[in-house]
Amino acid sequence: MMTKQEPVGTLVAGSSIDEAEVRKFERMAAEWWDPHGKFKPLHQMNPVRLEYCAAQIAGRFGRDRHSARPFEGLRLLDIGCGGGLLSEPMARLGATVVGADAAARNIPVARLHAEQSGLAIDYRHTTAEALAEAGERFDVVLNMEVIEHVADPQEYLRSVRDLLNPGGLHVCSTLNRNPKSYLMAIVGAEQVMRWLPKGTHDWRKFITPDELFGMLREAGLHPVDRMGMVFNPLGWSWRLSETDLSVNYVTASVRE
Ligand SMILES: C[S@@+](CC[C@H](N)C(=O)[O-])C[C@H]1O[C@@H](n2cnc3c(N)ncnc32)[C@H](O)[C@@H]1O
Ligand SMILES: [Mg+2]
Repeated sequence: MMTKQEPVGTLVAGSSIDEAEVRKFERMAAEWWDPHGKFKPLHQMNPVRLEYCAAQIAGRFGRDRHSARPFEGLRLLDIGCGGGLLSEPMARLGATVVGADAAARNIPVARLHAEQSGLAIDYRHTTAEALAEAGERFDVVLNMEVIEHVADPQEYLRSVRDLLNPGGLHVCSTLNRNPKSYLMAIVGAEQVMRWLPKGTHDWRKFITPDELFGMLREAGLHPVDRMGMVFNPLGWSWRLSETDLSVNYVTASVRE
């Protein structure tokens, strides 16, 4: 049954929101923390992307990744945070975390789970551009599996740049665009395996790593790293790969 929803498109003028995209996530909000639900692929991917983010943050800010709370004192924004699958581990590692999402229904789900986990995370129903306009600044901005869902990726990345302190780090993961990613992410994941609801992704909105590097530079960010995230169907596990960025990948860049 549908309950009354806040109009998501009226947050700010010229916003990054693609309303149809945000509605999709509104409908799935209750499932965020079900490891076997609609976000199963993100749960499975979480250890490797956490490893990547943590290593990049530790390297950038000279922290010891294996100390108890290595990111103490760093202000981190998880934009398009969903249910907070990455906001929570980042808070556990000591970062001061703001989680922002354009889908209103994600926020209470994320808040409740953080509360149950004993974590203080500032979750907000807002957008990158609204935060930038309000003058918010962060040491780290995470942008995980979001950019393929926004209205205008280039404009969106400009807002992300504005949100970073000079020297700040941006980590961005998304899907490559080629015949293999169509086969894996659309045919495989949505149609055959049904890991994701049909229509979760629009292949045309996928971005190649070179295109993303170009957009990052255009936005005033300096790309420093790219890495593939590869699914192994035999072990049902994910690994990082320096050479295989053919489907899922992640980038790191810095605001000079
Ligand atoms: C695939 S989910 C990823 C969630 C989370 N980053 C993760 O990886 O676990 C994409 C999220 O981006 C949000 N989103 C879509 N468009 C957005 C926008 N323009 N601004 C902020 N969030 C947005 C959706 O509501 C959804 O929660
Ligand atoms: Mg996605």
